[in-house]
Amino acid sequence: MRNVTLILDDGSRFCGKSFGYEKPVAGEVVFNTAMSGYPESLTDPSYAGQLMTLTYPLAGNYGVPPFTIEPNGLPTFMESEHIHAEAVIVSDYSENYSHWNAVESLGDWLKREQVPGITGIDTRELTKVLREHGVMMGRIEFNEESGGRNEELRMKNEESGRKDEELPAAVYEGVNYVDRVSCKEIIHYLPDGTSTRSAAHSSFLIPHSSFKKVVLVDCGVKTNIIRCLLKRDVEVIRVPWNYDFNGLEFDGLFISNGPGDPDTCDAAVQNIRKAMQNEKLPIFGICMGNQLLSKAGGAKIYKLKYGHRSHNQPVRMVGTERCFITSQNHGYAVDNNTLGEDWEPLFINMNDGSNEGIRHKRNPWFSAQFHPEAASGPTDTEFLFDEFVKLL
Ligand SMILES: NC(=O)CC[C@H](N)C(=O)O
Repeated sequence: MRNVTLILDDGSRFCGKSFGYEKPVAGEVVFNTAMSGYPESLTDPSYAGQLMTLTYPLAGNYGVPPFTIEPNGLPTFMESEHIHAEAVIVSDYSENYSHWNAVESLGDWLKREQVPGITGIDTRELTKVLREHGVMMGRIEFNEESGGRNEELRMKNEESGRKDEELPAAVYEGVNYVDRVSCKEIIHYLPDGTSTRSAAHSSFLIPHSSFKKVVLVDCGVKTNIIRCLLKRDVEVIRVPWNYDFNGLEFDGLFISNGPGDPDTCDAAVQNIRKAMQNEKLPIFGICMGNQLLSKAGGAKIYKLKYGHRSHNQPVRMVGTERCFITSQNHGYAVDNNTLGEDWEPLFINMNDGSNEGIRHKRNPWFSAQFHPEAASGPTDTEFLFDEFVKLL
């Protein structure tokens, strides 16, 4: 195993061993305290641009499921078509794996998808640094001496004339990652398990059917959101993040999760504002969707010190004593104090009091900062999809 060093922007260095693809990367270093779910988290498009530290010490022990694709084009077990995190950082990588549904090791998957993985890192120490300082940019460098370098990378670099260890630019804030991960065409999914695709610039016609139709603004949607809608017998019209869907005929609007800074997504906010001219149109947003709906309602977003990334974030439904354990992955939050007078917080995080969702006081518009679709788990708040579908 080749020696690698993780270097944070404050100069801290962590030495480990490579178990994935060998290429230098840079990104925002974040930590996720979930105890399982690396196949789902790594393929969650919201991790684009980030180096994902897993605080649970053991990783890889249950392998990776097969990358099978359903007839409608959605992966059966993953949250998107490929890994979106720039790299994964673990304490103790397990080469041996055992699970009824595993077909390969985490290391082999990372190599196939050309994503670095490093093990042997003191992830407790690293997390303490990030917790005290806040998330920071970091980079992974491959040490020269140990040989065994990835032949494919070397040849590719030689061909492109790129220096072997040249690092990608280390910027995260202000980059529109949503544009990188959103679909480029309109995809129409039917509850019967089929789908059709059309170019986003074509005049898109929705065939007549008896199902309710939901326009899904794809900011980097997780597959399980689409599954959660389809299994409730609605048609899903998935459109690129900046597509003006307002000319289409549909019964409800869904705004998805997505990577990066919500302040880079103004085109989506403008389209949501236009849709709000119809006060009866049901609107539901998740994560980035909560942030964009809040912005459309006039609220402001701020960056959290180290974000919420875990499976056990407690939230309280405002005005009740109902609390839920939720799955989360976000680095920005809606400023409750900037919600317009027509809006109110719907959920509050019980650890830090930050906003976890909003609702409009009269119109059928609401959103959650956490993940009610939660792949992987917990599924306690999936009922929010039922609430949305009832409104259609
Ligand atoms: N999962 C998401 O949609 C994340 C939203 C946004 N990129 C954030 O980090 O806050």
